[in-house]
Parts: sequence; C-alpha cells; structure tokens
Amino acid sequence: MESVQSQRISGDPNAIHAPYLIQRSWERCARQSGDLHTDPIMLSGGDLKERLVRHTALLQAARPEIEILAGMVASTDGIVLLTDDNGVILQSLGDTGFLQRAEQVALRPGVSWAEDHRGTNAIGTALIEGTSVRVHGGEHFLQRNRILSCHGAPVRSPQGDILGVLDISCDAGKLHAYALKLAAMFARQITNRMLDQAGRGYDTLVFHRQASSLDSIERAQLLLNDGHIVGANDAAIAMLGATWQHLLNQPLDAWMHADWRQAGNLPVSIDTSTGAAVVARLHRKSAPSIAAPARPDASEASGKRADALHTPPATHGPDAQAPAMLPEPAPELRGEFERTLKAFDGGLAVLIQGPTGSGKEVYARRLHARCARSGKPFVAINCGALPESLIEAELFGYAPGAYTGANRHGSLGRLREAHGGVLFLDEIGDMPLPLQTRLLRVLQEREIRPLGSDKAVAVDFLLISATNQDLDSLLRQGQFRSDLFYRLQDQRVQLQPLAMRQDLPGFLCTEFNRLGALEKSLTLSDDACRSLAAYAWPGNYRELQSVLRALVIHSAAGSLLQVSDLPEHLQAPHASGATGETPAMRGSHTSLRDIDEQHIRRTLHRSNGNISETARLLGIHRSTLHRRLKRLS
Ligand SMILES: Nc1ncnc2c1ncn2[C@@H]1O[C@H](COP(=O)(O)OP(=O)(O)OP(=O)(O)O)[C@@H](O)[C@H]1O
Repeated sequence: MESVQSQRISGDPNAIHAPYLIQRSWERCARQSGDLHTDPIMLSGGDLKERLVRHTALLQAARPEIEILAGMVASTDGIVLLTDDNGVILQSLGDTGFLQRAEQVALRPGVSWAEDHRGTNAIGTALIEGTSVRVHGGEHFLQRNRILSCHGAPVRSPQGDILGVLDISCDAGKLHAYALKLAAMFARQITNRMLDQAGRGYDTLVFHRQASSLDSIERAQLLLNDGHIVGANDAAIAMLGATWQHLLNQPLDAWMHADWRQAGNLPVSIDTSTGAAVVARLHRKSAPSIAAPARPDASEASGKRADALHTPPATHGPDAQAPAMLPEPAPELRGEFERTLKAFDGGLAVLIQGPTGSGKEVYARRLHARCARSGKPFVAINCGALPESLIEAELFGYAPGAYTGANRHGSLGRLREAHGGVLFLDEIGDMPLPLQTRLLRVLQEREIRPLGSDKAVAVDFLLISATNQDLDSLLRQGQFRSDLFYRLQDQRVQLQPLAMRQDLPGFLCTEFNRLGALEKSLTLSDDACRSLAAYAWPGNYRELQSVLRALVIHSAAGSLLQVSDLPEHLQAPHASGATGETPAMRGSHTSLRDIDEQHIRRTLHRSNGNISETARLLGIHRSTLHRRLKRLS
C-alpha cells in the first residue's frame, strides 16, 4: 500500500500537500474494503428533510457563503457542497453540467460521503482528520470517484466540534491549486458567522497581530462569559498557541495580559501569554450568561477561590466541555475506556495511573463529559500544588470568621463544590498523611464538617484520582494509607507512555496539523516523521505538544521539514537507520517509573539545576518537584 501511494503522490507534484492524510485514509479503507464497494447510501426524502431541519443554523450561516463561492468556482465548472457531521450532503450548488456528471458518482443531497461508505474522499477524510483535505483524481480510494478533484474543509462550532464540511468539487482534469485554500477560507467565514450568532449574550474579544486585520476573515475571536472563554475560532486557538480543551472554560487572564479589560470599540495593544503582541477590540454584551459556574449554596461561598491553587474552575453543564473537544484515548485504549465509564457510572471510584503528561487529566475530564453527571460540576484539585497550611480550608471549607485572614463570608470548600458532580484528585500520591485521614473520613461518611463549624454537611460526588507515582511502593513505605488506597481504586486505569501508542506516526502528523502546521502549510518529510516516532517522548503528550508548537512557530510557511529541522535531541541516534520502528513496536523494558525519573533528572540537568524552570518545563508545581526530588535522592 505504501509504495503504491507514494508513487502516485510523487508522480503528481501538486499532491504532496498531505501525503500522510491520504495514506492513512487508504490504510483505513483497505482494512474494510469489502464494505466500500456497495452502492451509495441515499437517505429517503423524509430523512433528508429531518436532517435539513436539524441543521437549520448551519445551513443559514452557510447560505451566503455557498452562493458567493459557487459563483467563484463556476469558471472551473466546479460545484460547492455542504455536508453535516456525518458526511451526508445537505446542499449542492454550482455548474449544472458538472452537477449532472456529479450525479453519476452520487455527489448529491441525501448521500453520505463518510469515508467508511465512499472510501478516501475530501469530505469523509476531512471529517476524520479534522482538517482541510484535498483528494485529487487517483487519490480517491474507489475507482468510480477518480473523475473528481475534491477539496473539503471542516466547519466548526464555537466549542470546536465539527458541524460539517464545505467542499469544492470539480473534474479531476481541472485541478486548481487555490481551491483548497478557498474552501478553508469560506469554511472559516461560516464558522465566524456562527460564532457571531452564538455570541449574542456574551462579550466578544476580537484580536489580531495587525489592527488592519481586525475585520478580516483572519481575525481571532473569543466569546467571554464573566471573563471565562466559552467559544473561539481556529484563528484564536492558533494565535494563543492553545488547544480547544485547554482554552474553553478557562479565564482569559491565563492567556492574555489583564489589559484586555481596557479594550472597547477602540483597539488596544495587549501581550498574549506566549509573548506575542496583538491588537484587540472588545464588544461588551449585557445579556445573561449561560455557562456561569452555578456553585451550590453560592450565597455561602467566598465568591473568589484562592488563586494560589492554579486549579481550573469547576466546569458545568452540557456546554461546559463536550466530549468531542477532548483528545480521544489512543485506539488501543478505547474499549477499556468504555468499560471504565460503565464502572464509573455505577458509582465506582476510578484511579488513573500513568507517567507525567500521559493524559490522566484528559482521561478524567472525558469520563466526566461522557458520564451521567456530565451536566454537573467537575472539580479538579491538584493535591501536589496545595500548600499544606491552606489545604484543609481549601478542601473542606470554613465557617465565617473561622480564622484570622479568612474570608469573612466563609468558604464552601472544593469538596462541596463537587456536590452532585465529579471530584478529580490529581497527584493523589502527594497528599500529606494527615489529610489522607481526613479525606478517608469524608469518603466513608459522605459528609464534611467545615473548619470552625460543628455542622456536618452531606456531600455526594463521584471520585476520580490520578497519580504518576507508584502507589504500591508508597504504601509499602508507609507514605500512603492503605485504607484510603482501597477506597480510591475500585477501577484502575493504567495509561501508557505516548511512545507505546500503536498509531504513533499517524498521530504525530495529525497533532502537527492540529497545532498549526496546516495553517502555515507545513509538511513533515517521511524521515522527519519517522525520526519523531522513534523518539522515547519521556514527557509524553505534553512534551510532544511543546515540540510540535515550537516547530510550527520556528518554520517558514510552506516548508517541508527534514530531520535536520528537528531539535537535535530528536534527530539521532535513535533516528539514524530508523526503520520506522516505534518504541511501541520494539517493546519497552523501561518501567513507567524509570521514564519519569529519567525525565525529571534530564530536565533538571537541562535547566542547570533551576527548580522553578524544571517545574515549569515538566508542567508540575514546584512543591511537587521538591517532593519527587526528595524521593529520588
Ligand atoms: N490523547 C491525547 N491526544 C492529544 N493530546 C493529549 C492526549 N492526552 C493528553 N493530551 C495533552 O497532553 C497534555 C497533558 O495532558 P494531561 O494534563 O491530561 O496529562 P497528565 O497525565 O494529567 O499529566 P501530569 O501527570 O503531569 O499531571 C495536555 O496538553 C493534553 O491536552
């Protein structure tokens, strides 16, 4: 398969835009080719009508764009199609001559062009990859579709979900280099229009590096509710160097200097957290918000949480964080995820173990997003980041006037904020022993007694905890209570290091595109991709994101990146003579704990022993690093 594909791609200089996307798609199709050769699946008139009604908002936002675009591609006899998120064509517009020929391959409303029905094609493949895709002539998996050249670009909701695909299709002989960019540009315009519609009732921050682009299609746009980000477009994600799951529901202050509050109709200059200077305009809306954290007993609450904890605010409600925005578990973990979800929904406590950056928090948020309590709070507590002196009040709350310096209204405590929802205790292995005792009591009695109060308050939450430490050995050393341990681990989940991921080479390219490569038309050469896949990735997904982001930022637009463009430690010696073999294929004799420890030591060395810098690079709190170093010494 590989040689056929690369031959075809190298024979067509225009088709090198994303060989991996096409190749991966062909591999998927080859695995199920028996089902692909059946006739197109056509919805009945009633079903199509029902779908059109369901997607009214998308169709309305897209109509003006589709009309303009159809006029533009008419000169190439092209047509414009809009599909839903299942690849079913909702609307087609354009040259009637080509429309008739397109009919022959069932390129018409009501037909599904999902990849598992029609093989590799711009619509179905763009839906799976989540990026713009061009599929030209012979790149189509099914022979009968090879008369086409198709260019599909996903349209996203303000929360990043793919709502459908905008596609330009024409005769394969009439390929136009600009068609993919055109599809992507108009898809972005539809996304922006939907963002404008959803934005009624929110503050909207529009920004760009140049003031003259604030009204252009390239503008970055955020919807804000009480200073928290509740919607965004791709340009905002790229300009802030963020991902959907990191941006949504987070305070804008974490991504931009607080000066954004000074913006109004007159643009102001602001620094983003990555140090880039942007110009921003703020449109304030006075209508009520939908995603404001509705804490239980808000009247008793202190109003503002201690900032020192760096824990994200509780996320609530169906809009809070849809599962589609969270990264999927690796394919080999999906079955296990469903089993864990069932146990979790049944009330069992879940303990997630895995090395640093392996996606424990993402896994926990995904469980929350998919469980029966998804509309209820998700309260994340980083036990390693809590100073011991504050931890008790922070977790269990306190009565008004409980101690000097306390908020005079008292505090609910984070455990009570989780009432009705999910409590996520991250880095549970770092919880000091006295607090373990207190937590155990809460889990047994299902009630808490705030500091300075003798009134017990009932609490009800599902529990997820996570650690990158070996709890069994902490138990043996007497640093972790065994009775608490058994309460936490009804269902255990072991996350693998990124390097063990079976689809690593393909995944690297998808991540690279998602993190901005596509926007800058960057491509990884086969050797560079192999080299990245052969690296051990001790910092796992977190390290991968940081490497890929840096590559995107430092590469000139349009480049084809070679091994020599990669950071030195990713080039050799593991890559030299690499056969495309990933650590997962080679098997690993290194324990998760070893990888973690080696990673900490290496990072410390790289930072010349600077603890703050090491903690920042590892993405952990300084106090956690101190504790880990104590154990390593
Ligand atoms: N399956 C995945 N695909 C892509 N990115 C992922 C995936 N899982 C996690 N990430 C990203 O990796 C980073 C680290 O993830 P997360 O915080 O969940 O890891 P963790 O195991 O909880 O880390 P730590 O042990 O340091 O707390 C995040 O930026 C997250 O978005």
